[in-house]
Amino acid sequence: MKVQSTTTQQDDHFLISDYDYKSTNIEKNGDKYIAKPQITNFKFKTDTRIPKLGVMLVGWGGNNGTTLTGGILANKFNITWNSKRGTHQPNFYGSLTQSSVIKIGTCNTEEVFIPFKDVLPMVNPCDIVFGGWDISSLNLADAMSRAQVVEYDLQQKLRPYLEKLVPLPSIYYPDFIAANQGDRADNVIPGDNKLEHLNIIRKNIADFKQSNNLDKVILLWTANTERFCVEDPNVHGTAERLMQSIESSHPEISASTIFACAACLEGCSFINGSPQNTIVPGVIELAEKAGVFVAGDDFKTGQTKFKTCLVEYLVGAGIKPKAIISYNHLGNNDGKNLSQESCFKSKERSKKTCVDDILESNRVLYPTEEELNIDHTIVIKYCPETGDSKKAMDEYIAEIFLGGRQTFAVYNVCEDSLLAAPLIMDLLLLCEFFERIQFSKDASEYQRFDTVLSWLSYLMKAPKSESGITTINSLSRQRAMLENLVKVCAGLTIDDNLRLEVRYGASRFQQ
Ligand SMILES: NC(=O)c1ccc[n+]([C@@H]2O[C@H](COP(=O)([O-])OP(=O)(O)OC[C@H]3O[C@@H](n4cnc5c(N)ncnc54)[C@H](O)[C@@H]3O)[C@@H](O)[C@H]2O)c1
Ligand SMILES: O=P([O-])([O-])O[C@@H]1[C@@H](O)[C@H](O)[C@@H](O)[C@H](O)[C@@H]1O
Repeated sequence: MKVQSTTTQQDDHFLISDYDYKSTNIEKNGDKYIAKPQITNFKFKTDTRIPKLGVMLVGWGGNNGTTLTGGILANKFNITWNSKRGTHQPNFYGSLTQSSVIKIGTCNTEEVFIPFKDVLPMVNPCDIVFGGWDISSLNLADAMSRAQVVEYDLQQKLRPYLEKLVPLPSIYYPDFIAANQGDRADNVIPGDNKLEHLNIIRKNIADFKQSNNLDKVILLWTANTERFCVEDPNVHGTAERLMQSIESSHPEISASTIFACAACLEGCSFINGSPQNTIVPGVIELAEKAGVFVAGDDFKTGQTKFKTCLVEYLVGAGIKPKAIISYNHLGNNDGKNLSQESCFKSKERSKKTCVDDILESNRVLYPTEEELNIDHTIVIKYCPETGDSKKAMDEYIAEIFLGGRQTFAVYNVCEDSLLAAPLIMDLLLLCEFFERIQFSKDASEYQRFDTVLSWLSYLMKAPKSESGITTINSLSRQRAMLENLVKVCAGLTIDDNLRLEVRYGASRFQQ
């Protein structure tokens, strides 16, 4: 069931909500903080028209790309399948937008929850038109078979739909990914002229949009993890320098950055699902000029999502994590690519930085910078036999009362692509949703959100933030930020969990 707030106004196809944002300005006065609560008025304007959305995945033929495409088709055509556990119905478990709920208020003393996707108009994932690129020429049915993620019976039932889907040839810069990926690179745009590559990708996007009669397209990188490019302000620092570097085929321009530039130049938002530094300052400037969003980095799926939860619980309870040893082994192509040190280093960074803000927030536990430097180790091993079923083993050692120790040993089997696919869907649906929102602060002109879409940080290991805004990795804060913005745009109140309406509301005493 949908919801309509009595405080919103409908202006043609725009839903307008008015929100008095409460914050507290803190001033330091000697050994005291002076707290000054303040109210700022915001208006949010949401375009309620649902566009025909196209999505172009870079790395479409990979484990994530095939699993996402197949999973959505299974839901779209209500395809059931059999396994040794019986008959299965398609669903969108693991998707925040499709399978989680938001509390919208209280009916008498009963709390009322509705699906996240029903609070405001959102694209139905089954209506998304998919396309994309891969350096491997396999059609999506054969690529799904290669991925060994989806149950065989479902693979067979999806084959008639997937075998028609063939990734476009892509740009391939071997220097940026593992050498072991070369044996699948049979679908490559020739030459080494990076400007030509950019223009080919741009044409691909334009042709895809026109031939499918799309209102908008979003590009998402789910190709291999690249090594970090050696970032240089003279090469990557501005839109102009970045374009000049592409024109000169500069060696430190990665394939992912070419795709990001092509997206911006074609008026498409770009999402980076891998940990490398694709979104350089020049890309952000191009996105700003194009009025599109960029978001990244590195989908936050299993081991890291759990880590941010557990560390937040410990620090919130006044317990001091002293060591985190994160080990995992996996046998998919992602793991194969990560077995090369230069690519692993990209992943190590995103898996390691995800607790920094949580630790830094508690100066009772960590009074000095030295104590913040806890023993945090990341190990990833490629073991082909384990396939896409990543085995994550973590040890968390924390200091408790009177010098005691609390140790968590966590064994977490993450079906990597089955966790990532619904999350990729959420990134796409939410990015499209944010493209339809404008806000006005204190009666100023309506404007879009900042180009770097940090609102999506809940879904990213190393969330990129707008310049000057600190990164939040706490999972509960990231989810609250997303949920509360959706509620505010819908004219719903943000839940401070005091539950005063239930404790002391008239309805409690009427029963
Ligand atoms: N749980 C997860 O699956 C998860 C979580 C976080 C991040 N990631 C990241 O998502 C990405 C994809 O993961 P995956 O398991 O699908 O990997 P995968 O190796 O199965 O898929 C990557 C695909 O990208 C293709 N590719 C490589 N370079 C390309 C290029 N230049 N252009 C087009 N295609 C290219 C490969 O041929 C392959 O088909 C990886 O970078 C991974 O680190 C995955
Ligand atoms: O589950 P998670 O920590 O979010 O992230 C995963 C890593 O644990 C795994 O090693 C890597 O291969 C995947 O690409 C993904 O990044």
